[in-house]
Amino acid sequence: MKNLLYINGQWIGEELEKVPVHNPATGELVSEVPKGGKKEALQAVDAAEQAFEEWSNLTAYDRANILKTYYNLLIEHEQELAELMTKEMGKPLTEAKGEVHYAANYIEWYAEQAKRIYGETIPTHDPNKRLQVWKKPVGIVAAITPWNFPAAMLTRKMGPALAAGCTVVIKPSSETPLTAIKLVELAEQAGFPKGVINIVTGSSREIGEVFLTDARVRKVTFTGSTEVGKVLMKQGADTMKKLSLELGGHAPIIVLNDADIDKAVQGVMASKFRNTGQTCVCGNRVYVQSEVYETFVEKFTESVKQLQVGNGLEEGTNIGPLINQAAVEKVTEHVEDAVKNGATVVVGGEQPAEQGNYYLPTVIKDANASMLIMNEETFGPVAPVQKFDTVEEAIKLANDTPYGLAAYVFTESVSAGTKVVEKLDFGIIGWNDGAPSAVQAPFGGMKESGLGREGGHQGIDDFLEMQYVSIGV
Ligand SMILES: NC(=O)C1=CN([C@@H]2O[C@H](COP(=O)(O)OP(=O)(O)OC[C@H]3O[C@@H](n4cnc5c(N)ncnc54)[C@H](O)[C@@H]3O)[C@@H](O)[C@H]2O)C=CC1
Ligand SMILES: O=C(O)[C@H](O)CS(=O)(=O)O
Repeated sequence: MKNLLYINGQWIGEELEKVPVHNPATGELVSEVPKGGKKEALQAVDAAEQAFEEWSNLTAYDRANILKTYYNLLIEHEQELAELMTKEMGKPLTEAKGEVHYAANYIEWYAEQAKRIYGETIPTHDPNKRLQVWKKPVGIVAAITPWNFPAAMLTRKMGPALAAGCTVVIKPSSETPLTAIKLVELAEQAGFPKGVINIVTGSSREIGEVFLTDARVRKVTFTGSTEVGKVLMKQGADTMKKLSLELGGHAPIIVLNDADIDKAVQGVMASKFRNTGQTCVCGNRVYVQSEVYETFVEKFTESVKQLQVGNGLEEGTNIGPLINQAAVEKVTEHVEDAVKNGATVVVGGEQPAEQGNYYLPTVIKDANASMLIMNEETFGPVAPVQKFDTVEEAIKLANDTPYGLAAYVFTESVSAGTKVVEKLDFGIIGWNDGAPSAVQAPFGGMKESGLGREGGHQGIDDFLEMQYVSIGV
């Protein structure tokens, strides 16, 4: 591991102050990375600018071939990448390996999409004119990524950007820079020309300031909290940055009377406890219709009791540590507030004895809309369950949030499911499915959960400019 900045094909930054990376399971120092700032961010943009002409002039097939080589390298380095991820952010190794494949699949999928960036001809109104739509890469792209999926959130941006012919400057989360640096190291091995991909670790504010205000950067793609998304939106306004914002979520899960309860329990487990509840699409609040409420709570609790808490590197661990102590404090606050406002902890509800940022997988019943946990994103392994009577009541409860990323509904009735889905204001819906994310599908939110879509054929559009060409003949 070089653990340095990669700018214009050079590994630099040895002389800079260092930023430590700690293992959230043990508190141990994993490694250190350079604290880059404004100067290094400008160097990265300079490099991306110099590389743009050559990279964008390659044929789509040339770019696709390098992306496919990169895909193969990511797969070959599955174990090394997965262990890095688990050490710097805690997710169980099996999930980390799954993320490596998820991340690699974005590269593979967009390698093919590079060859399907089509223009259009438009029927003319004038015999002396021919009307066409041409597509071209948007230019230099800045990618700012979160800690919870340090590989997939980066390749979900690099894949379409590079396929479209853009060059990239990257700022990973300071919590998880090592996975991002390793991804860039493998990109260098894959043969991307110098300056096409650049990474700067360090001061979010200084690096962000350059990425958001330098007019040469034409697009910023960000995944992270809604709060920071709003900051970046304002910062990019003066240079009219194209923005893709994948922001926070507060996903409702609705279980109807006619649901297959075992399927619903399985789906809620998948949605709620993946990545120890630290995904933006995790179910954050569970609404269960009255006739099946007690049965659901009983079966769901039995499944939660099977979850193993521990260091993500240990065999059999399902629930790792939270990313930091602040995250533990937020989860604790949500549970204590729920109990104070009338809820009952059925299982969990506290930190385990062992050291580290752990919190026991928790089920809370008899939740209500007054509780923090039913209004704020918890980002932890706690599932509050609230009873409802009518479907209209459930839809109203589900939509009563500024967020609009993911929502879930469990019912065996096509009619009932259709009527619920079409009334839900969320960009991603899991219908009898607790893990809907897929590289070939558009991922993104409505309302304050973001702008744009990443993944799927839609996901490359935001890295392209459309040119209407009217040709006099
Ligand atoms: N919608 C989605 O796909 C996802 C949303 N999220 C949301 O992000 C949050 C958790 O991830 P975090 O990394 O803690 O989010 P965060 O918003 O604190 O940080 C995200 C990235 O932005 C950087 N950043 C922070 N302030 C910045 C600034 N002023 N200028 C430039 N960069 C800045 C951070 O260093 C990091 O690289 C949760 O709210 C979660 O819901 C996380 C992952 C996916
Ligand atoms: O960062 C996240 O939470 C991811 O977008 C969730 S997913 O793509 O792995 O479902």
